[in-house]
Amino acid sequence: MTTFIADTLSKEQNLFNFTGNKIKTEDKKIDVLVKYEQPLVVVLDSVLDAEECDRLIELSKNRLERSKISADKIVSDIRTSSGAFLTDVNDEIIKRVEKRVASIVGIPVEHAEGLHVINYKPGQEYKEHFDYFAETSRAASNNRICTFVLYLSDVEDGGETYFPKLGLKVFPKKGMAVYFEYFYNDQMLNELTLHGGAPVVTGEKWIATLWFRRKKLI
Ligand SMILES: O=C(O)CCC(=O)C(=O)O
Ligand SMILES: [Fe+2]
Repeated sequence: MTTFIADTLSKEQNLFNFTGNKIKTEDKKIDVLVKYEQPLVVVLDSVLDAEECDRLIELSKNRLERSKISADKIVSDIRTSSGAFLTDVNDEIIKRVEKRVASIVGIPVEHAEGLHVINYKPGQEYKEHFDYFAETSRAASNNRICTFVLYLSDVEDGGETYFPKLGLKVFPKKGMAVYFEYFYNDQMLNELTLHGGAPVVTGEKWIATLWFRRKKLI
């Protein structure tokens, strides 16, 4: 019994390296509201200001396309939102946001896929899934290791990011973010990061996601 407890408590390394309730980046003071230790899930407030949120929505509005899933880019009812990658947009605010997120996560921005803005209308959702690629996938040779979801809007009702295996729900609030990691040796820990975006009931949901890879992409 003692051994069992010792085993379950033994810690693996997290990527996120902050303790305490504040993170100071070059240009912003961010509040840590919630920390689930392992797998690491943190809820952060004041990551973006309203102007930055509005700008990211503005830049995406005319480029939205029906979201796809997996490395093979398939349209599926698992994910009914619309999205836009902002990789080829040259904008100061995008650069600033990517840099800020990278400094919170502690991984150089070259490991990140470009910001991906997603819009959910009432009834739209992203059913539970893992963000990392299956080992059999080509993309798994440089797999994702963590996810940073920025909430660009409030949602009147619904649209929470939920982690069914942790019994955790994060309700969207403009400027807030949820960050989680799945770069553990113990695959059981990675699997606990199963998550989804619940259907929006009333209003609209806008998020921007940044996924980080194990190795640099550029
Ligand atoms: O919509 C959400 O709250 C979650 C989004 C998500 O899981 C993703 O972009 O990978
Ligand atoms: Fe996801």
